[in-house]
Amino acid sequence: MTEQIVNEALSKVTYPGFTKDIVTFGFVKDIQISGNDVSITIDITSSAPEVAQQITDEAQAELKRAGATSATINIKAPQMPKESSSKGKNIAPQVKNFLMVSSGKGGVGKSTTSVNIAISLAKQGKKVGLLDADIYGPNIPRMMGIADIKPEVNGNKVLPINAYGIEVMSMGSLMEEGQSLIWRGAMIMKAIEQFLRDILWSELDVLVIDMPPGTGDAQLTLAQSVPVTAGLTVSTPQSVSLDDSRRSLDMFKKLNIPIAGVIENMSGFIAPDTGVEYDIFGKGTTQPLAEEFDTEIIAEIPIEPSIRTGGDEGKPISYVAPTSESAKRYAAAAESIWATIEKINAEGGVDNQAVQPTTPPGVSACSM
Ligand SMILES: Nc1ncnc2c1ncn2[C@@H]1O[C@H](COP(=O)(O)OP(=O)(O)OP(=O)(O)O)[C@@H](O)[C@H]1O
Repeated sequence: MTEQIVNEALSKVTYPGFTKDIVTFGFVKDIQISGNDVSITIDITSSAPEVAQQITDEAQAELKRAGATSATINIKAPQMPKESSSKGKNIAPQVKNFLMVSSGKGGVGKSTTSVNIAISLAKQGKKVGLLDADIYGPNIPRMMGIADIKPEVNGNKVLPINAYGIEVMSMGSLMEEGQSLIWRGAMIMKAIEQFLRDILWSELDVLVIDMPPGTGDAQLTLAQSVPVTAGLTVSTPQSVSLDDSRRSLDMFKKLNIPIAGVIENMSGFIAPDTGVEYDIFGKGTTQPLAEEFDTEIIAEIPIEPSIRTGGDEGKPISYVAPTSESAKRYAAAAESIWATIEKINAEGGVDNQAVQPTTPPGVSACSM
């Protein structure tokens, strides 16, 4: 065996969910050869045990096929956080991490992103919940194919609905179809609190929260009720959207929420017949904004007809077409988000003490 033979063998092992192999990704860190016995260290970004197992099995098979008598594979993976290291007020303590998905304005694909990121995280081995806190236009039930399902009520608690391997709750599942509510500030705050306190979420690794568009009472209430581990901004490349996105990123900063990145949605168009990617609104225009807030674009999601039909029909692309280009980009973004969450926890977690209301009980903030 030589290093070249080993590298050639390992370049046949693709990283689960991707088309690239582990050598091209640069995950192979150390190769030890003694005669025909090989020992390899592979450094991966996912903490999901099935990812490590699949790589180990395939690497061993390829090395043996290339002539190795024995192949030892040492996988180095980030540790799943056992408990969140976050501090401060938490009215849903069984949830270890909270990911706030936000956008400056409506219609940019925030719900679509929340659904596909939640599914991707679940496929990577995390226990995931998806809370549709977009009380003005709750469309997660339709996107998750559960529009006709009513949740089970247990005393004054409600059980989340299971779909595509994740726990889901939405105002849309609690209201009659076509019903609308006019939300006052106090009602929004109460609704957000109840979503966290009165929904029987399991012990979740992460709760993905699809926020209403903009930066208002719902965002502040969420940040005050639970320590939000990270925030994700969804943006489109048009400049108007960018101004709105700046507000969304600035809100994270003001609420002391670490930023997990920006997803540039409707970034180019992939022609379904040729697979060629076209630039429409100016792909990559979000980059300077990301840099301004010391973060990065963790995915450029193209306009793809199957993303829209998947949403309309309740068949999310990340679940029904996992090998599509968009599903792979959502998966890579989910890995990046999880790496950020682990880093935040390793560095001591977040603390929402600083954003708690400062007015004494019974005194309105307006009178201060
Ligand atoms: N990349 C994409 N390609 C094709 N269609 C998309 C894409 N992203 C979103 N859409 C479609 O655009 C519409 C708006 O998306 P979505 O509901 O996710 O936006 P939103 O930001 O959550 O909106 P709102 O703030 O109104 O809730 C939906 O019909 C969705 O299927």
